[in-house]
Amino acid sequence: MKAHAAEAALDYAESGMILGLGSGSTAEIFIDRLGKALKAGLLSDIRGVPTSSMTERAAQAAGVPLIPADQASRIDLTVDGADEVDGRFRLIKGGGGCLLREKIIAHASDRMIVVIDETKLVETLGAFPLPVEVDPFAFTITAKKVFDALRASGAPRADVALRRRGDGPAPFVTDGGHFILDCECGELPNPEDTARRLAAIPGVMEHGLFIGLARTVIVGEEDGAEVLEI
Ligand SMILES: O=C[C@H](O)[C@H](O)[C@H](O)COP(=O)(O)O
Repeated sequence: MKAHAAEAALDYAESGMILGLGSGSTAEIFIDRLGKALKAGLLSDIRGVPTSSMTERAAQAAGVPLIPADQASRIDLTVDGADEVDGRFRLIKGGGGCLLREKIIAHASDRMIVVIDETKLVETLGAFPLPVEVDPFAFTITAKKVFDALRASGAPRADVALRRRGDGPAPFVTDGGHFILDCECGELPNPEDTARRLAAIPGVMEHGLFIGLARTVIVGEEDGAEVLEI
């Protein structure tokens, strides 16, 4: 299903484009197919801006030329995955811990296409634990503020847990040197309000609610892909 979505997204890539390359397994399938299209001569003069070190490695392996993010003056199109998508194309992202860089690139792009399998479509966001990227400095204070913000925005619960690296005790550290708080919230009654409250906390580098960024969602199904637009 993920491959069907990723392959359908290739139709939106055009020669000469600067592409934001999202992170995660679905985005990596897109990168693989993009590399194949470049090798086959179906596309040319594409340059990718990776949103994580994992994506950078995937793009190098696929033969997709890259430019460092700080040298990209514009981004035509970003293709990225998501952990949850609701009917208004509000997203939860960050399951892989790449949300800050993903949001910087999505926000800078003329267009964002989200590629998901059909299990990611939800009526209400919140079953997937909301990732919040925080500065390690005084992160327990930030975690308490995150708890308060989630409860104040009406989340039925707020179990805030520091993400660990694998099964060990060491914290997971993002490419930017930050920690991730995974927040089990239950269904979020007002994601915009949640996003505003989280963004107002000084130690929060970014949160995994992506609102107003995606205009196209490609949903991979068993036998193809459906393109949804708003
Ligand atoms: O931090 C990770 C990203 O937001 C991913 O795009 C998201 O977790 C979806 O990943 P996948 O395509 O592997 O389900």
